[in-house]
Amino acid sequence: METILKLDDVNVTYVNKEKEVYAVRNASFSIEKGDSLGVVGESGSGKSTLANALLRLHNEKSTLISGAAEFEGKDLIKMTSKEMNELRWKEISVVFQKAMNALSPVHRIGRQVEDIYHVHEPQASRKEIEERMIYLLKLVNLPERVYRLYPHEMSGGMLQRVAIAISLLHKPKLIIFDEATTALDVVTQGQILQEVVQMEKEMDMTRIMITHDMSVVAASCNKVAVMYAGEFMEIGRVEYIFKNPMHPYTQGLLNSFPSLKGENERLHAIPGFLPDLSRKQEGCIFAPRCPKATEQCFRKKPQASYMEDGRMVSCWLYERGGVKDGE
Ligand SMILES: Nc1ncnc2c1ncn2[C@@H]1O[C@H](COP(=O)(O)OP(=O)(O)OP(=O)(O)O)[C@@H](O)[C@H]1O
Ligand code: NI
Repeated sequence: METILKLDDVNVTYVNKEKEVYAVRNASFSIEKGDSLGVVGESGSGKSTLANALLRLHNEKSTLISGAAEFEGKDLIKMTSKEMNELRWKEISVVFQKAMNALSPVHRIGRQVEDIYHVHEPQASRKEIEERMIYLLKLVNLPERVYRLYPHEMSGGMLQRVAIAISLLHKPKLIIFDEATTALDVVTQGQILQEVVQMEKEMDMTRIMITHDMSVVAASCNKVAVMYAGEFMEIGRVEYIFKNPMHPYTQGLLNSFPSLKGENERLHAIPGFLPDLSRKQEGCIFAPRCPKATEQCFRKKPQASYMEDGRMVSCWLYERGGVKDGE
């Protein structure tokens, strides 16, 4: 196994006039080449913040980032914006939920693809670009003729597929989907996920899949990282975590997805709300909502514990049971 991305204590803080919002705290984990990592957690837990920080798409003036994010030996956080511009779309690309909004309504898809392609490969010929894009259109199950269409001639689902194809133009090593399939109907989403998984096999790619939908992770990821209020609660292989979630938050999340557990089971949403992220909390960030919290949980933050199946859990329940980091 070869590590492609290694995060070491990444923190992302939004700094506004009146307060600071600690949106991502102490993120430390690695992704191996060929992994597909689902990042899940309820709305506001910091998923997009982390993705944007890795690609340096945030507002530099009002966002503080610390720690290291090593991508193939280069630190994404410390590199200059020029270095980042060279990497972005070529080695790492991202697809957002409404990626199609970035397309121009007045030009044909092919023309826009040429422009995008030329940013990194100014010498490329039109024929070469067209061949590459048509290959990708087929991968996302679109007909060749899409290359000559205008955006308004296509459905939202078709456009989102186009956006996914465009993100693959330069054969990126790492692709980040931030709710990229969320707005699509269930059938289209399922189809795209299947195609993405197939595509990865053909293209030797690594993927980070940001979603609040556990069924998306089940359908398309080999690992899952569970985020709550800016922190990672549990990270590991999908088959182990879905079968035996250890962190009480993961247990709550999985319980709120009936499709994974059989339709007859009642939905259990986790009671309560995300904490105020502008306040620093002494103990475990999940303690106020945790059904298993003890007095200790409110006092002191648990450390990451590593289990035999390779997963990380950040919870006092497992502090002694697990194999500690470095032991
Ligand atoms: N520019 C900003 N300034 C201040 N706070 C922000 C800013 N952008 C996001 N936040 C806050 O940071 C936290 C994390 O937001 P983020 O968008 O990363 O969450 P998310 O997990 O992607 O949520 P969702 O599933 O809704 O997309 C939230 O509490 C949000 O209110
Ligand atoms: Ni988001």
